[in-house]
Amino acid sequence: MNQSKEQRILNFVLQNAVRGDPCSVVDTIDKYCSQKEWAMNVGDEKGKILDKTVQEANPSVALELGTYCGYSAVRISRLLKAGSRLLTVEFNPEFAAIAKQMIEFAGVQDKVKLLEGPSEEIIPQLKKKYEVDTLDFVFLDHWKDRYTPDTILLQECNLLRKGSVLLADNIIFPGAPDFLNYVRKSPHFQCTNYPSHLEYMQVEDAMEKAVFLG
Ligand SMILES: COCc1ccccc1-c1cc(O)c2[nH]cnc(=O)c2c1
Ligand SMILES: [Mg+2]
Repeated sequence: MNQSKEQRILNFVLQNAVRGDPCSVVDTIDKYCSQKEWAMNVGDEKGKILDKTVQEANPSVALELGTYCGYSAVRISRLLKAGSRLLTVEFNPEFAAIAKQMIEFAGVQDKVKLLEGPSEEIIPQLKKKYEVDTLDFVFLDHWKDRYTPDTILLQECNLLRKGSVLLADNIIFPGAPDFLNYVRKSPHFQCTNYPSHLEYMQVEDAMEKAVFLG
């Protein structure tokens, strides 16, 4: 049974990155995916926008929708202050299994909780089952057609507070036009666009920050 691309990425990290060093894990994934096989990690260019947004928000509780191999979970959690945590949601069991190993190798498992399942099922469980009050930061990087319904669901579940920061990947490619429409038209969000490029490519992409106004 030949290996998946995600297993090859993990193996490359296990053999080439420094155990317990999140930066080396992030850099090693970028090296593999820019030189050997493209993969849908947020990448370093958009990753720098993610870093700045996370540092500005300085979240105690962060949520990521779309873990994939764990690249952005490692990238985000390396910036979290002591006692802060990241909850990351992955629907695909194969991806979740890879991400779990990636997170453990990076040494950030005490800050990151990986939740396997559909976001629409997990979001309503965050308060009672995962002891979340409100979310300080949310990174949307899963199915583009879930961005809007999940943003609405977060509000319905009272998981956002005045100042909660949402950051969405892939605004241009593959694109999330209904999400852009929704947050930019809503009086409850203050939006900022960050032009960038698709990971590891010279294709236009962008990220959108949407701050909840209450
Ligand atoms: C499976 O398509 C991969 C792909 C192919 C071409 C262009 C973009 C993408 C892409 C890029 C991303 O950053 C993504 N982030 C999250 N969920 C995605 O499905 C996703 C897809
Ligand atoms: Mg993405």
